[in-house]
Amino acid sequence: MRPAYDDPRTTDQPITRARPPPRAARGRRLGEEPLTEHLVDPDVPRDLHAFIAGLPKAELHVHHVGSASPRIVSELAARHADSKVPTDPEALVDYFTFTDFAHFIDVYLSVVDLIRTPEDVRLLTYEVARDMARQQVRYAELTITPFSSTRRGIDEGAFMDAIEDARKAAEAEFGTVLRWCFDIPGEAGLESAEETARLATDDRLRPEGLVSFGLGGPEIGVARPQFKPYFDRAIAAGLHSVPHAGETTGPQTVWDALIDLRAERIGHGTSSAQDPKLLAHLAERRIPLEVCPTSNIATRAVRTLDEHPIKEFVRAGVPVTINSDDPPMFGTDLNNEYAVAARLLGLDERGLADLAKNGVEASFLDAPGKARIADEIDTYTAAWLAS
Ligand SMILES: O=C(O)c1cccc(C(=O)CC[C@H]2O[C@@H](n3cnc4c(=O)[nH]cnc43)[C@H](O)[C@@H]2O)c1
Ligand SMILES: [Zn+2]
Repeated sequence: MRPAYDDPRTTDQPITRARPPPRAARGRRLGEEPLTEHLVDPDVPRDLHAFIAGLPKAELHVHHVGSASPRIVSELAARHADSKVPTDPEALVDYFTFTDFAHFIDVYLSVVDLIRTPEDVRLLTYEVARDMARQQVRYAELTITPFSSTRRGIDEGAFMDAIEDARKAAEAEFGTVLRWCFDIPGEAGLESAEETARLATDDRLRPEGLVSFGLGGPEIGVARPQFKPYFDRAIAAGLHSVPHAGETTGPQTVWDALIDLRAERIGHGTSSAQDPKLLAHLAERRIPLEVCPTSNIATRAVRTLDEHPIKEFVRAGVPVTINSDDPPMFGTDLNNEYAVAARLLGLDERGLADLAKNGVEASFLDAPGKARIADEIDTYTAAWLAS
């Protein structure tokens, strides 16, 4: 599968706050919101793309290393010339074309291998926040896998300092609030679970921005229940539980995540659609799914976007949030995921605003923080519809 994109991003593009453009500007290129210009879905009216580009948003499911843009990847690949990762952004398009989920993880880990120093960590985190701010992302819970970095020799304290330094700089300079989810790379075994739980719960190390605890990587052969003791520790330390489940395996994995890992949100949860009782449970308990449509196609978890079960989730009353997962690797970004959702669900501006508010509501922000972004979404939408 070939994600069709080129990357027009540069570091010097300005970041502007959401303001509906004048009606005359709609339907043509919006110079200051260029991120989705290369991703315009012809089945979604250009007006709606422009609305999405300015809509304030929260992102709840997006990976740290998986958010490295071609510009960041090529900069890191040039710094570490022994890597097999291409330095040419054009060649990265081929490199980020996956045959299946296992291939995706192989490629993902080759990019992880490029993050070798605390300065690499800081650069990546800060630049990811810049890309988010350009898409009017006000708040993001970024999934970080500290085990992958510490086992590659980055000092744990220096790692925490690097992400925190970038978080504070990003909030001050871009206005985007970042929070962390530390995830266990499940396939790396219980050693990785122990290390992730330690890094997440040790008061001397635990970063201020940490809000949740996750579980990522392949699901096949990586049963969720074995991670229960580590989630119990994280939850006891005040962290929220947000494992991936039902991305590449069936609905039983989602049940396991709910029962054993006490999941408060489910990463993907795609196969929940195969189990009506599970859908009813998610709807009744108001457990949100972190839906990432393009990711599911890129990793071949779902065959085509038209077969994506997002509609069934909405029909069943399950809270749905829209996310980008590993955006440059999947040739997408959050704005494009909203456009995909608009097409699959037949949403207009009000529907998109509600979807954005779902993301805010399902976040681990405090009540005033949620109210602030929700108000901003309402104000933006009202101004757009009135103009
Ligand atoms: O770091 C290692 O040494 C290592 C050794 C063995 C296995 C692993 C992993 O499985 C790392 C998986 C890695 O993938 C991240 N990720 C990004 N996108 C997704 C996704 O859509 N579904 C599941 N995992 C994803 C995850 O956060 C882990 O960091 C590592
Ligand atoms: Zn993910």
